[in-house]
Amino acid sequence: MPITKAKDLIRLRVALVIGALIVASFMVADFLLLPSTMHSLYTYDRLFIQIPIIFAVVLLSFWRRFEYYRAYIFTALLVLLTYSNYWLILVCWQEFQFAFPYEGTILYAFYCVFALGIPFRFAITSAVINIAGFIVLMWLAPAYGDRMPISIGFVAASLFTCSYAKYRLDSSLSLLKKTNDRLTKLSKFDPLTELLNRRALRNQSESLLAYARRHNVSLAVLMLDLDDFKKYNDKFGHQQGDEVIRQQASILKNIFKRETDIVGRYGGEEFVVVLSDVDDKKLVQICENLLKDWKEENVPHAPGAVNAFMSCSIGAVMTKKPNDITIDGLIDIADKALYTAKDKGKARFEIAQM
Ligand SMILES: Nc1nc2c(ncn2[C@@H]2O[C@H](COP(=O)(O)OP(=O)(O)OP(=O)(O)O)[C@@H](O)[C@H]2O)c(=O)[nH]1
Repeated sequence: MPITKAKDLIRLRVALVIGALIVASFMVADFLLLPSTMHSLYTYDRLFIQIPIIFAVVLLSFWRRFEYYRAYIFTALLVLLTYSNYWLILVCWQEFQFAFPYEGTILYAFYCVFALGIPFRFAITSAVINIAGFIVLMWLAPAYGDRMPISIGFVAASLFTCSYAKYRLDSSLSLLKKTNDRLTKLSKFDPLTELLNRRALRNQSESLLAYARRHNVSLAVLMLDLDDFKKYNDKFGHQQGDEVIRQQASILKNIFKRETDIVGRYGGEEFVVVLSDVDDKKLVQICENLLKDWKEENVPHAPGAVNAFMSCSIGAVMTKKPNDITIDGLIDIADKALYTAKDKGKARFEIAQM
């Protein structure tokens, strides 16, 4: 289970226990208010209905599927707590002509909606159920006399206000999450190609290096650079050049599909790929495939370019001893190999020996 989820569950259990303690602490004040003949009825409601319901939810929070049913469970908790209070109001009125206070209804709603985090649509559903129940209760037990209409209005307005406040909170949180996701995406991905940007590429490569060291598997770095791209830009314009950069990204995305493959845009028309667990033969095959894919694209190049069609050059390196090298070291070697490939006439690959 992710740490944040585990922490969230612990916080929820603490909130539930605090809720049970609040219910228990209210008993002291309520005993002072209630005639002694009603103490046993009241104690029964609190100790044998409300507090056990709360602890049942604490136990349910250890259930494997709790996360999935969480909103339903908390909504049921809210309705059960409220209706057990209604039952107390009803019996207090019918048997003792005593008007037990209804304010608990509002406290339970605020506790479940905000402390336990019931989502808006569950909050509004429980508000409707609880308001309807309160109206029926007032019909069965008109305990508040002339104050009945204002009591119903107060309960209805409070529960709707609570739900509306939750709606506002949920909308703000969802907007915040969307903005956060967008910012994370912007900070990690290159907008033109949607590949990793240089910084994210570096961070993820460090993690892959750590993985390769732990599992003692090989690590390879490839550096790719489009050939005579300046000529292409000069002839066809910057926008068309962007299209070619996107095409290179799409070739890379098609070839490097393993979950562990790291592909990023290193700079202008330069790309870096970091792979784990590849051997010499596989590395050669990958480089050949990259060159072949560009050939198959048949993108006419600018006059004076080394090839009639767009191509790229590749510098690559592979180490079987990832303990002895850093990512920067590997990129440096791949970069030198790339320049050798360019010097030898471009549209080719060069694998550096380690
Ligand atoms: N369209 C476009 N061009 C870019 C982008 N980033 C860098 N460039 C261009 O890429 C070109 C790179 O040129 P050079 O570094 O001289 O390399 P080259 O012409 O490809 O020559 P070789 O690398 O030797 O094959 C420059 O003209 C840059 O302006 C980009 O995001 N979009």
